Amino acid sequence: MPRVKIAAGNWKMNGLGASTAELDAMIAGATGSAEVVICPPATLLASFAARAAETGVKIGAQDCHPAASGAHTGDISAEMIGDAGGSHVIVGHSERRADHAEDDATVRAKAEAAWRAGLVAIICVGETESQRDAGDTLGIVGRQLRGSVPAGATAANTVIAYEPVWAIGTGRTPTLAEIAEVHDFMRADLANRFGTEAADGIRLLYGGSVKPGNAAEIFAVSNVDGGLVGGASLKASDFLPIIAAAS
Ligand SMILES: O=C(CO)COP(=O)(O)O
Repeated sequence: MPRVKIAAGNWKMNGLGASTAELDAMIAGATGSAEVVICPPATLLASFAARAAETGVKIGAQDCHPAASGAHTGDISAEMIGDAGGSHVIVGHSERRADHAEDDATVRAKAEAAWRAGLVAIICVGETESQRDAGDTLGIVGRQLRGSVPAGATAANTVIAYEPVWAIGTGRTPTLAEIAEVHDFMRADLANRFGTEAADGIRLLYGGSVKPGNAAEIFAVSNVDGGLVGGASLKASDFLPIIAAAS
C-alpha cells in the first residue's frame, strides 16, 4: 500500500496566542492528500487542538514524560497530551537529547508512553556533524533506531524522523543521495526488526532545513515519506507549499 506522506511542523519554543492566525491559515490552505501534523508548544496545544478538530490537520506535542502522572514538576504526560486533543508527540528530538541529556532508553520509554496513551510517536534520530565526518552516520542512526524505537512499532503508532543535527536550522542539507542512503538503511533496519509488512508502512520523515524551495525534491527521494519541519512550519506562507509538496 502506498504510504501517505506527512508534513509535520515542529514549532519548538515559538508561538503565542497570536500565532493562532497562522494555524487557521494552514487549516484553510491544507487541501492536498498529505497528512498534516502541527506540534506547537504545550501552552498552545489545547487551543490548537480545539481549532483543528473536525479538520484534516492533526495536533501534536513536542515531548512527553514516560509516566502517566506524578511528581514531575514542569513535565507533561502523554495522557495529558491526549486529553488536550493531541494525537501525536515528538520524542527524542536532538535538541532534547542534547539539552536534557535524553538517551535512547529515555526516548524509548517516552515512545512507549505515547502508545500507552493512544498517541502516535514521532521518534527522531540523526547524527552530528562530527559523526558524519567520521563516517559513522549509519552506525549512529542504526544504534539510535534500535535503542529508541520500542518493540511493537507499527505504521499506526510510529513515525520516524531522520534529522541530521548539523542540518537543523542551518540552511544546510545532505545531498539527495545521502538522504536516500540513510532512509533506505532505516527501512531495511526496521524490516529486520519488525518484519517487512510493518516496516513498509512506517513513515520515514526527513528533517533539517526543509524549505518551500527544496521540499519537493527531498520528498521525492526513495523512502522519504514527508518532512519534519522547524522554522518553515511557523508561517502558513512557508508551510503551505511544503504541505503541497507532500501531497
Ligand atoms: O529540527 C527540526 C524539526 O524538528 C528542523 O528544524 P529546521 O527545519 O528549522 O531546520
